[in-house]
Amino acid sequence: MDGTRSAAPINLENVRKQYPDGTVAVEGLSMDLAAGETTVLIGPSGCGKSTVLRMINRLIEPSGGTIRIDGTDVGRQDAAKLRRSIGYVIQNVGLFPHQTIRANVGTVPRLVGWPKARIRERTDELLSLVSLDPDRYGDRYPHELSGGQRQRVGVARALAADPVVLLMDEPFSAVDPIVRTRLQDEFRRLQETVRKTVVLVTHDIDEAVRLGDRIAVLSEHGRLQQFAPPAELLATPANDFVREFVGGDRGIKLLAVTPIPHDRLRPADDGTLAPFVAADATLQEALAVMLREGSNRVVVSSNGAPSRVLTVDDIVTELAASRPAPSVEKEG
Ligand SMILES: Nc1ncnc2c1ncn2[C@@H]1O[C@H](COP(=O)(O)OP(=O)(O)OP(=O)(O)O)[C@@H](O)[C@H]1O
Repeated sequence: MDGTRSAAPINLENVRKQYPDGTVAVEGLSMDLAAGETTVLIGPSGCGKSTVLRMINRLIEPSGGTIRIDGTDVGRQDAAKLRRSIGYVIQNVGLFPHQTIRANVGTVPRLVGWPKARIRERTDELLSLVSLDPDRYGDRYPHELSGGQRQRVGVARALAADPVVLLMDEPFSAVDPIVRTRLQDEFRRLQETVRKTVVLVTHDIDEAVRLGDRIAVLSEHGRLQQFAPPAELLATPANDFVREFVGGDRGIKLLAVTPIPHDRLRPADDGTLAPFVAADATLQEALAVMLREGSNRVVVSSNGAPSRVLTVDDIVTELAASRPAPSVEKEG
């Protein structure tokens, strides 16, 4: 990690954690996390998700195996320095209550000795990036913000010193469902801009599907059951454990991550009367429009090119066709 890259790959090799009381939380986990991608760790309570996350920034030391960031063994680095190069967001944020929002966001840049003007510039830039007006909120204290706003500050603080890795442990679970969805949408937009290597822990499959470039499903003792992009996980669960975990409505979830198959649609004739959907809509969004408008078809608008028609039958066909081979399959 030379500080010049904005994101770095993470490699876990046969990582193991046994706590002093004998509990084996993680038993030989190996996986490669691509730079600039969001990897979601999901699995039942107690399967070792948080333990994995906290071994990456060495809040917990592994009992065996190797964790590398950008090829460098984290165990060989100075722990404090390592932690400053890794953003960490937790549920309920843990903001310093007696410091202003700006001071909270500027914590790591201050620690690493940035000049005051640069810290101010960076904190204001980040507050804007997480949709908080710095002039309005910068001088407030954490208790003067809503839960969702505090969570945004937590994300801004984690990104402040431009870390190569961002670890997020149930970052959006302490807020109500509406705020949560909004924060998830904001996070997606933010990640498109900053493109960090994000490792996010959740127990919510819908959140995993919405946010993950790849999802790692873990079972007890941190056993990797499947590691795949959301569409693949939903279309072809590797085994019964994953199938049960993603739920009986995985077909509906799959709609949410499947784009409209433009090439396979019929052109609309001039007389086609149906509601419009945007070209970049998902099948779920298209279906929602059909249900709302009481129509069995929609016209897909397409920047200049001739419009096409998407029908309910097309959606059924598309779902039936999405059966890619699983990329990692392990016995349950
Ligand atoms: N400090 C500790 N000492 C002993 N056992 C621990 C310690 N921390 C966690 N454990 C145990 O290790 C296992 C994995 O815990 P961990 O918190 O990593 O799971 P998790 O998947 O993040 O769970 P949750 O979804 O409930 O937060 C659990 O059995 C837990 O009880």
